Amino acid sequence: MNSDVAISVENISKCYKIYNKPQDRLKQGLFRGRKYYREFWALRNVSFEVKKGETIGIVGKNGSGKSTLLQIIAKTLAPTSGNIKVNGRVAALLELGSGFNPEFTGRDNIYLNGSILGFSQEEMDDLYNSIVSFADIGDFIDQPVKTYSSGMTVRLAFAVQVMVPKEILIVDEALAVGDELFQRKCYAKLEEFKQQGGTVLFVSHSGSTVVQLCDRAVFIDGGECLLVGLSKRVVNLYQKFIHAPIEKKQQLRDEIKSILSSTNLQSDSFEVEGNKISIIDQPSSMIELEAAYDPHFIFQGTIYESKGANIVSCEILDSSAKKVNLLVSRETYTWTYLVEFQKSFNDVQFGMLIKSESGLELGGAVSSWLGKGLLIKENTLVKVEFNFTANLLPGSYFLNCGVMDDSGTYITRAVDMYAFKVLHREGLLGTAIVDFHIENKITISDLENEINV
Ligand SMILES: Nc1ncnc2c1ncn2[C@@H]1O[C@H](COP(=O)(O)OP(=O)(O)OP(=O)(O)O)[C@@H](O)[C@H]1O
Repeated sequence: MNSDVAISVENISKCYKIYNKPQDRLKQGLFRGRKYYREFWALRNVSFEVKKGETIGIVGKNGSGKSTLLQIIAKTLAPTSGNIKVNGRVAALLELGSGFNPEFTGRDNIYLNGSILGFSQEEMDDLYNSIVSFADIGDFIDQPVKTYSSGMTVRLAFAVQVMVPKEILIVDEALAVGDELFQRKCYAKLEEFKQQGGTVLFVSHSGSTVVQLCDRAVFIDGGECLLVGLSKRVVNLYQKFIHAPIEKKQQLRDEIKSILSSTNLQSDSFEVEGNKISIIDQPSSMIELEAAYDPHFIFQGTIYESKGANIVSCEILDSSAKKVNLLVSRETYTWTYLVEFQKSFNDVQFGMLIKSESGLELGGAVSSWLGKGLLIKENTLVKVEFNFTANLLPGSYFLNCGVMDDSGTYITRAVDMYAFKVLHREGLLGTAIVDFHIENKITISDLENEINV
């Protein structure tokens, strides 16, 4: 292995044997000629290299094989086939605390973990205070681990792994538990390790965290490595893939995969500097997504009790009045709903609100302010329309509607009634949720000339 390579993953595959009944496992041990299990391939022929000092992110949806891959690299799980070469000491933030003996105190477990990692008693004596101070669990350090909360166990296990000397750190973000301050401390430690030249392998569902922390990223889907490249570009394609309508997913997957198969997998092809960046440029054939309606992407919202009016239907229409729930960023749409009034009301206001997946209220509007509303008579049907521009970055969003009376209370209200996705749009460079149409201009100057890029 090249001396500047920290990890080399060559054609790794992992097959799990799935037994339908526990007896089948026993039978398999006794009768080797027959097969009592079915095979499940969690990884298939995954290959990539990580250079020393690089931070690599692994992205992929739930069950795509990320943790399996990390466990194989950390050597806590054996691959079915393929080769892993690791150049340097590894500390892994995986299944934190699983190596602890619950009957032993925190102090004893620090030494126990240290010896598993190959450190002597004297080396652990030197590290002990920094581990205890990072874990910050107070007097519990002298109590048996079985008396710890799960958060305290993870903090102690995390502290051991981040404080021992190592060249490679493997982090599964799903395990980044603890309060915000502890998480901040963990990220700061990760940054410090990177700056000191450490190599990091990092799994996350969060595209923005991967872009922020990682030089390059590996996109895994269904146990296959679809793409390796600069983190921003890989994350863009990953997000485009997960938010693509079902009927276009396979085509997009094939296109993304063809980028990888059309490039040489040797590590030299993935230099961050130089013209080799172009290996993950999208081919010009990459499909352009259009607004559409996905009948599978429907969310059962909540309709609140009616006080004399009912919301009877709602939908998003595109500019040609076609019903859609897959929207293209920056295009204009109409959110429309019908309200049947059984009673008469003075000063009625109609409202809309867009929320993020986590429930964050992103923006909305009312048809008028209190005191300037409409008089609506009983037995009327009202069509409400709000035009809006999808100034949102790719992701899933929810629409709400509400009708208020002259006291500002809801006559009827429908929460999360309509789910929609915003699809990726070529050239979009925004991050986070809201697309502020931010433009950039980078000016590179030397002492004599000014060149605009
Ligand atoms: N011990 C096991 N036996 C059988 N199948 C397993 C086992 N461990 C994992 N799998 C399966 O292998 C696949 C990959 O699992 P893995 O945990 O690596 O995915 P992941 O990408 O890390 O998912 P997540 O993001 O949800 O953590 C999944 O379909 C999972 O059900």
